[in-house]
Order: sequence, then C-alpha cells, then structure tokens
Amino acid sequence: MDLSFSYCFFLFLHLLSVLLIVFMAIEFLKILVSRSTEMVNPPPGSLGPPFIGETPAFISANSNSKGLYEFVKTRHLKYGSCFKTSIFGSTHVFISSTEAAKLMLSGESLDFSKRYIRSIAELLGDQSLLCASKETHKLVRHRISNLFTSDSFSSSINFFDELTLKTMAQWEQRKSALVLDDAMKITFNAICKMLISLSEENELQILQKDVLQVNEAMLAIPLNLPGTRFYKGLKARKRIMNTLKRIIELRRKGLEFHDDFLQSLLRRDDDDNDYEPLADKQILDNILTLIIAGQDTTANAIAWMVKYLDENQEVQDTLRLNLSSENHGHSLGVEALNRMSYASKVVKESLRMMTIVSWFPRVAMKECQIDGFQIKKGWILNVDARAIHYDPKVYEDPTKFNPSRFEEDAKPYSFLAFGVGGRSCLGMNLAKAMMLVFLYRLMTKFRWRVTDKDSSLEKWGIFPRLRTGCPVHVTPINTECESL
Ligand code: HEM
Repeated sequence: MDLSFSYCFFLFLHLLSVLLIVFMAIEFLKILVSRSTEMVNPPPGSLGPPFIGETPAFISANSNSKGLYEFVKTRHLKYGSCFKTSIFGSTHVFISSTEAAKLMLSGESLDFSKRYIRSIAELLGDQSLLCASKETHKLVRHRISNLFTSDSFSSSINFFDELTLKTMAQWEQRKSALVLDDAMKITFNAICKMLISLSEENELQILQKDVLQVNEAMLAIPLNLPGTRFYKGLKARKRIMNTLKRIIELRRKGLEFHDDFLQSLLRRDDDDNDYEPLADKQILDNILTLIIAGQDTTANAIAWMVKYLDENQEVQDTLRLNLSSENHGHSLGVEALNRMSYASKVVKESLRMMTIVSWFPRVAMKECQIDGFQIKKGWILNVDARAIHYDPKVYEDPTKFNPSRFEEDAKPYSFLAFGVGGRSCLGMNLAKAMMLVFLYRLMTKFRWRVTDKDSSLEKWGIFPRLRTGCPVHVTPINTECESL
C-alpha cells in the first residue's frame, strides 16, 4: 500500500516537472520569437536576458539610497526621451514628451489602458480604482468622485488643521520635530476619519502599521513565501480587510452610523439610476486604495516642500511676507486657502521638483507609433512625469526652485504631479489643501531650519521618501517676540 502510494507520488512529481519544463520552453521560445520579430523603428534600450530582463537592476535601484527613479534616469540619459526595458517579465517603454503625455492621458484614445504590476494589483485588490477593468473603474470612480464634495472636503480640512495645530503645539515644547513622521500621522488620521471615522488611537496605530507593510510590499517580487516582503504585505492586507469588514457589518446592522465616505458608499443612491451601488469587495478594495493613495503621497510631498523651502531662504522670505496679511487663529477654511496665491505656487513648485508619482503606466491595447517609435500591443508605456518636469524645453532653469514660474499658466501636459484626464488624482484638491494648511501653520507659528540636509532616499519606498525624515529645529514666533 505504502509502496504504491510512493510510486504514484513519484510519478506525479515526475509528470509535474516535465510539464514545468515544457511550459518554460514554450515561454522561452515565445520570448525569443517576439524579440526577433522585425520592428521598423523600435525604441532604443536593452531588454536584458529572457525571463529576467532588467528586473535585478530595477529591484536593486529600489534598495538604493538614490531611489527607484535612478533606474529610469540612467536609461533616460543613455538612450534619450523614449527607451525600452524589461521588468517582471513585461516590456516597458518610458516616454517623456508632452505630446506623448497628451496622447496617452487625455482619454481621447482607447488605445491605452491603465495597468499596474502584479504585486500592486494583488495587494490593493482587483476592484481597486488603480487596477480595475475599464467598466469597474468607471462605476467606482463615479461613485467615489461624488464623495469629494465641498462639504466633506471642508470638514476634512478643518480636521486636518486641528491635528496640525495639536501636533505643532508639541513641537513648541520640544523645539524640534521629524516633519515626515508627523505628516504621515496627521494625513493618515485625517484620511481615516474622512473615510471610516476611525479615531481611536490604538486602532489607528495598528492600521497604520499594516498599511505601511502593504506599501512596502508593492514593488517586491510577487512571491508569496513566508518571510518575504510580499508575503508580509498580503498578510497585512488580510488584517486590514478584516477590520474594514467588521466596520461594514456594524454599519449594515445599524449598530453604528457615521457621516463619512463609507456610510455614503453603503447607502443606495436612488437618484443615481445610471450606476449600480458598489459591491462590498469594491468598497473594501477602494477604502484601502484611498488610504494608500492619499497618505504616503501627501506626507512625503509635505516633507519635500519643507526641505525645498529650507534650501531657498529667499522664497521663504517672500512666502512669510505674503502670509503676514493672513491671520487665522483656530479655523482655516477653504476660502482662506484660496486667497494664499503665493503659497499655492510654493506647493505646486515643490510638487514639480519632487514628482511624488514619477511615472504613470498604461498598456498599449494595439500596435501603435509614439514619438516616431513602433510600440507593440501589450507593451507597458510609462509617461515619465519626472523627466517632463525637468525638461529645459518645458521649464526654464528646471533645477531652480522658483514658485513664481507659475505666475504664467503652465504649458498643456507639462504639470503632471496629479496626472491628467480620466485617471487623474481624485484627491488632488484635498492633497493641495492639506499641504497649504501645513505650510501656513509652519510659517506663521515658527522660525525653523532643517537640521539634517541629507537628500538620500529611504529604501523600498514606492514614493520618494527622505531617509532623514526631514528633522527641523523650531523657534516659536511668539517666544521670539517675547525675547526681543
Ligand atoms: C501630494 C499628494 C498626491 C499626489 C502627488 C498624487 C498623485 C496622483 C497621480 C499622479 C495619480 C494618477 C496616476 C496615473 O495617471 O496613473 C493619482 C491617482 C489617484 N489618486 Fe492621488 N495623489 C496625491 C494624493 C491623493 C489623495 C489625498 C487621495 C485621496 C485620499 C488620492 C487618491 C487617488 C486615487 C483614488 C487615484 C486613482 C484615480 C483613478 O485611477 O481613477 N491621491 N494620484
């Protein structure tokens, strides 16, 4: 009995390995055939060895203090504004002209579809706005964009301001702070309040830790093996989903009610007959997506803005002068923010200089020509927003931090910090407002300086994150007056 079981098991393993070898041989041949197919004018660049491509260089850039974008930058310098590479088994083309950005992002063309790498789709869920099919995206985007109304927006800003004031009151005692850490916490708490009304400190901390693990797994090799970054990310996703499911259950049973995004998503909107209500899976995946898309991006953007201002004292002086006429004690509303025109330009220039989302991936749905290069169906085209922001043909003296450049309207498709078109950032106005509130409070409460000027980046961040966390020394402005 034992012997026949062992024999069957051996046979099974044998068959499995033969099948695996056949499968790999077919895939290998497919790659060879596709690579050798004549192309009229393919983009320059290297695809590396079959299967592996340039994945090792991509991963190693992510564990380097110059950050993931260095992988793109070195190839951009070597091959020019359009080049190809191969990452995680797919051919990627990076392209950095405003014409290509227009063609791919404007939504006029059906030839491109958004696509993220597999690890991101598994961590955020297939119903996430970032990964869903075109039909699901249309439905989810419609439902969620309806929630970013001026009412919900202004209460979120008030809450963000409250948290900023509380945090900065602690700075007054300590005379120092890590901008990034505090910005992460404030944006996280404000977004969680807006989405699911979570405000209990302990629950927020647990959720924030799990969100961080999901974030860190986004660019990892999608190998679900115990101990790997990806495995930990998937486990963290599961815990987050369970927490959200519990919250939804309480709401569905009528045991809890809050005036937030989740409540609106659970409500059937009878006036909106054109669109189905969202299924629970769609709600779950997209609550996680909004937290991930909103927190890390905004907090990092705040830290970079503080760094650029520290390095450009003359801009800081102009800003201080511009803000001196604004006086907002404990309430800073949307109208007041709209009046801060120079501060808005500081926000915009910071977002240009540090393009938090460096490139936007789209799949070519059919063979096409872009900037004169032949592109095959199935290739992933990435609009390289960072390269456009640093193109001297688009921005004069691009390495200079100069908010006044935005006194003139930016050229079409030249300012891409929040993307453009049907897939542009849903939280754009919220993010800009949070940055403005933070800036206003920092500038009007303190004289300050960054105490560690190092610009190196944290490893494994999906967005460029300062390794130092942007430490500042602060002197409260009141104390300064008292000591005069
Ligand atoms: C400074 C902060 C932020 C930056 C730089 C940023 C940047 C971006 C960019 C560039 C895209 C488009 C990517 C593409 O076209 O492939 C995007 C999409 C998105 N962002 Fe933001 N974002 C920020 C903050 C936020 C906030 C606060 C939220 C919401 C709480 C948010 C939610 C989203 C969502 C849901 C999408 C996907 C939209 C879609 O595919 O339809 N973002 N963001």
